[in-house]
Amino acid sequence: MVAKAELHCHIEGAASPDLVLAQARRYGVDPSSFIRDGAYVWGDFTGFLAAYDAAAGLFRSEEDYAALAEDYLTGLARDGAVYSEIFISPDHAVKAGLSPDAYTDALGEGIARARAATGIEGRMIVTGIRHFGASSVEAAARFAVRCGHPLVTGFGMAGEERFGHPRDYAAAFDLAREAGLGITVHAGELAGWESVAAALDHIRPARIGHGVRAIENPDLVRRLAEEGVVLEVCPVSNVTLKVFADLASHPLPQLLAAGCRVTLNSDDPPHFHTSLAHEYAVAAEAFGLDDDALAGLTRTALEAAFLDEATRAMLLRRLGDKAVAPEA
Ligand SMILES: Nc1ncnc2[nH]cnc12
Ligand SMILES: [Zn+2]
Repeated sequence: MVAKAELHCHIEGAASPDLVLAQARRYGVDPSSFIRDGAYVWGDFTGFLAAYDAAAGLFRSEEDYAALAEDYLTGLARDGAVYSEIFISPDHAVKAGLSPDAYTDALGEGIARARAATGIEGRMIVTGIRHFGASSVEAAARFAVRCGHPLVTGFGMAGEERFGHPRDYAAAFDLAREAGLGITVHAGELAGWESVAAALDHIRPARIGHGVRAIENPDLVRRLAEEGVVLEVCPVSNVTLKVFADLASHPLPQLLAAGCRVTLNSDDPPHFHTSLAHEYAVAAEAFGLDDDALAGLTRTALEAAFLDEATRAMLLRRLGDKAVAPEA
């Protein structure tokens, strides 16, 4: 089994419908507007965000969040992952009635439980929500800077990419970068190549969430490759959200061939009927990547991880030992 690593997964988006149904029963909420027959129900990206928000609103206690993180990372480890970064959203926590500190501590507790049980390493990236506006994203950045949680190592931004302009958020990212946090930002998913170029110019990220519509502009692909900006590619998410019509038209192979640094990620796995293991299987079947190539994507993820160098070195050694681990 190929050792895996994930840099792009929204922890509220990783909650399975069954778990959310159990939370709905616990809190006496009718989830039938966004979960039917055991599956999330939405039509387009806006509908997806509404379902995402509704599910997130059913995680209201520290134990709810600790169990969610523990469950997700334990499952990843079972699928051969040695490392996981999760996007966390203080805005969603506050909407659900938790303080950002209690929320982050609870997720950190879940990560620690999964690590104790499986050895998987986990870190958290605090994200602002783009369509909540620049001041909200700046508040999230200030929280990320002051929270001091040892597993919070990055700052990012998700949400509606067609809202505002990257220049509106530059101050928030400058705050986070100057405090030593790793910088990633969603771009080039719902908006075109210009969105990626503007993100590079104004936010100066080490990594881009998705970035795949850069393929529309060969000069931009060259720039990404030359600058070594890592793409957190989520193939099944992109096809499910109709960013590309099907896997055959997904540009991951072309981006790799152009020298871009690419990683594999599940984004919001149950919403897109995927998992990190499925993303690796898709990369093998649809993109023709062999085990060595897949191990190379894992290596890129570990090299791009928002991690201290000692932990990075340990994980790269572990990857080297089990790049193509014997079948478990
Ligand atoms: N794929 C995605 N794009 C933007 N924001 C998100 N939040 C959760 N998943 C997202
Ligand atoms: Zn995402």
